[in-house]
Amino acid sequence: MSLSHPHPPVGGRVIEVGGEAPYAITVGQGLLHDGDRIAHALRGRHALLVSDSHVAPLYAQIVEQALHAARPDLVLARWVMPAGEQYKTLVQYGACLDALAQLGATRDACVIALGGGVVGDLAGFAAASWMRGIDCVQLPTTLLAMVDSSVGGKTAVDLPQGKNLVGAFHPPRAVIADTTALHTLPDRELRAGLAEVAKYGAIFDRQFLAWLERHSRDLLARDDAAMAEAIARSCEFKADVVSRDPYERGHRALLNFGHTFGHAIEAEQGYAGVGRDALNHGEAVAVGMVLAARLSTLLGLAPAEDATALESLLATLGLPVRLPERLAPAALLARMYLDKKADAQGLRFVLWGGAGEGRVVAGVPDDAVLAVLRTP
Ligand SMILES: NC(=O)c1ccc[n+]([C@@H]2O[C@H](COP(=O)([O-])OP(=O)(O)OC[C@H]3O[C@@H](n4cnc5c(N)ncnc54)[C@H](O)[C@@H]3O)[C@@H](O)[C@H]2O)c1
Ligand SMILES: O=C(O)C(=O)C[C@@H](O)[C@H](O)[C@H](O)COP(=O)(O)O
Ligand SMILES: [Zn+2]
Repeated sequence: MSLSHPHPPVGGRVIEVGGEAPYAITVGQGLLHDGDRIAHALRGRHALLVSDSHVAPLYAQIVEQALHAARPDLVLARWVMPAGEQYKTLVQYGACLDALAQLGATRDACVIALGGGVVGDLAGFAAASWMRGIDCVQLPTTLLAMVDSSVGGKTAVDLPQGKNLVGAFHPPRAVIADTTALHTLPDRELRAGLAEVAKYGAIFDRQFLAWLERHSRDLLARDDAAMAEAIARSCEFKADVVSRDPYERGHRALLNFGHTFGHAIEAEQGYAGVGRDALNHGEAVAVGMVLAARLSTLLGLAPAEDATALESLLATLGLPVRLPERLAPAALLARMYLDKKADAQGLRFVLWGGAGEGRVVAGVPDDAVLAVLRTP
């Protein structure tokens, strides 16, 4: 059953995600005001709006008013977590479950995640586990969440030992991305989202990398047309992969390009990504993609020019491309053994055969990983 809204968004796009539990990603301007569209995805009478301390003051009331107008009978509560990756924890997850209990959320209730990937992952995991699974609607407000985290149903919280170590696959019932929310997004967070956009080009489509190169200035200037195209293309790439491999039994793992390095960086520095001397997720993935491309070259899988070109594109997009000196290579390598792609045979990396050709590679020697981590 498709849940796509009967009316297309004005000036927007709808991308369908297939599979066992299909849903629509709607991208357009002003969608947070569209109470009918959000309410269309709700089945029961209870909903918990989950947001963070930066996003709630900006957008929560808009959503609440729109929903109350569309569904006057809705019992809607708000739960706000502190903003930041360092709060994507079991403690905050527990507090979110407390809010669902307080609301009296029944099995037909819905969690509405309003925010970036941190809110989306944590709220999604609360929805996945409350009464063994209730609905979740994703209202992404960062570029990264619009192009990646709100789509595909990976939900999780971090542990001090590693990223996203506790979670579940739980596809949303709908993804509704209001691109006007990007107007308040800090520049650094916009650039972090562009890292995941570039990832799609790196693993699937070298022409898309060339498009990003040509439009880098427009994207950094938040040009509406360039941004809409980048979001729609990214959602199409992701929808295609997760429709065919929702549980990462195969090629969905390609979406982890740069992440074995990136997650190790995030965990090793302690997750405090914004406002401190540490990388956020998109930035860590940017450094991780450069390292993955260099590792591919070292192993003879890909031309060195492609690694150089990717590094240059990411730098043009204002992203970091070098490992922070304070992070010790041996400590990062040790972190990688808790990566979710590792198995009894050891580490597996997503590398590439050159731009646009992501591939999963097993049996990468520790020495090669350390050599890449030690290269300035
Ligand atoms: N589930 C997945 O498939 C998936 C994919 C990619 C990333 N992730 C996860 O997503 C997280 C990163 O997400 P993120 O980059 O969105 O970070 P985030 O959620 O921390 O948001 C970044 C910052 O921007 C603020 N913010 C959000 N929207 C805003 C807006 N419109 N205006 C002003 N400020 C706003 C937030 O409060 C926060 O301070 C990581 O935990 C990562 O592991 C998950
Ligand atoms: O959707 C996916 O699959 C991804 O790998 C997308 C990644 O950008 C994202 O950061 C994801 O959360 C990483 O997954 P994990 O399984 O390595 O925790
Ligand atoms: Zn990611």
